[in-house]
Amino acid sequence: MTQAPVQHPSVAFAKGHGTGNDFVLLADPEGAAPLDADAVRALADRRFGIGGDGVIRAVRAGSTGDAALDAAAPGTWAMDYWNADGSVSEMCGNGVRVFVRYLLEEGLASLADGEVLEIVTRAGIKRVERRGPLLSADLGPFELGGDRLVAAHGLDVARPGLDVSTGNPHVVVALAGDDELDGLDLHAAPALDPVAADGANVEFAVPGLIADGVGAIRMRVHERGVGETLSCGTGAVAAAMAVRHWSGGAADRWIVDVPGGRLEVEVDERGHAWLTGPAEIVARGAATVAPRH
Ligand SMILES: N[C@@H](CCC[C@H](N)C(=O)O)C(=O)O
Repeated sequence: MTQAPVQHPSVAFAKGHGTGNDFVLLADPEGAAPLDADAVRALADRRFGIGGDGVIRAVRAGSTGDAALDAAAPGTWAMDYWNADGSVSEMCGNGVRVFVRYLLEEGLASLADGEVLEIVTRAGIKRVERRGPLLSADLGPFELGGDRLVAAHGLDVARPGLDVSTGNPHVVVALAGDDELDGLDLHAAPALDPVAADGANVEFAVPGLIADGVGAIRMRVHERGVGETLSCGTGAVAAAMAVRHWSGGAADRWIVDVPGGRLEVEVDERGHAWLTGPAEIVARGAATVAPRH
């Protein structure tokens, strides 16, 4: 006797990325379909699911089920961001830009060139501005913290790293040149001493030239809750702000080259860090992914 295949409910999704940092996006305006860790891991699985560095639910403030995301005027779009391993993060810089692209392409929001849309995240309200084909996010003020040692495969000895908060935690390590950066093996998470209580995203940055008030950086990242990714927006901001600090404030504009492309970071007159770059939706479909046990 043949068994009928199990039918899983189907959910509309989109797949998007910002410089190769990729996300599964779902719309849940009424807050009727909260995510959980198992569902996120299943959707983000690159072989058994759709695949992504993270999963993002678009939900309206007031119906999110999360106090931080509900802390905005009712109806404000909220970004419910999850890492691929099923953990939540406070913030995602590429994610918030891809999120706005998704809202625009789904007809859930509109934004003329130069206009700003407010999005509530677990790290507060972020403003996203349309700049021609690019989307630019005001990630707000950043905080430089203390030092900790960072050990990683491919580095001869542990190196000093600087804590930077962009709403989510980062540790930035400066490397001497491209050979050191390219020689890193980031399959395993870098070891931090002291250990970061909530974990941290770790950026390895090679500072380049500073000319005409614009600095250049090459960067690779190991993301908390994901692994090595092709890009990390808050990580690019953290790396740029650490290198700016080490340079004595030599520039307020930084070009950050990551394996997935190029991002720009700029500090405005209020000390807010803006992250600018491409954000694209590349696929849409119906997900019937079920958690695997
Ligand atoms: N890729 C994101 C950051 C995503 C969250 C991060 N892994 C964390 O746990 O804090 C970005 O573009 O900022």
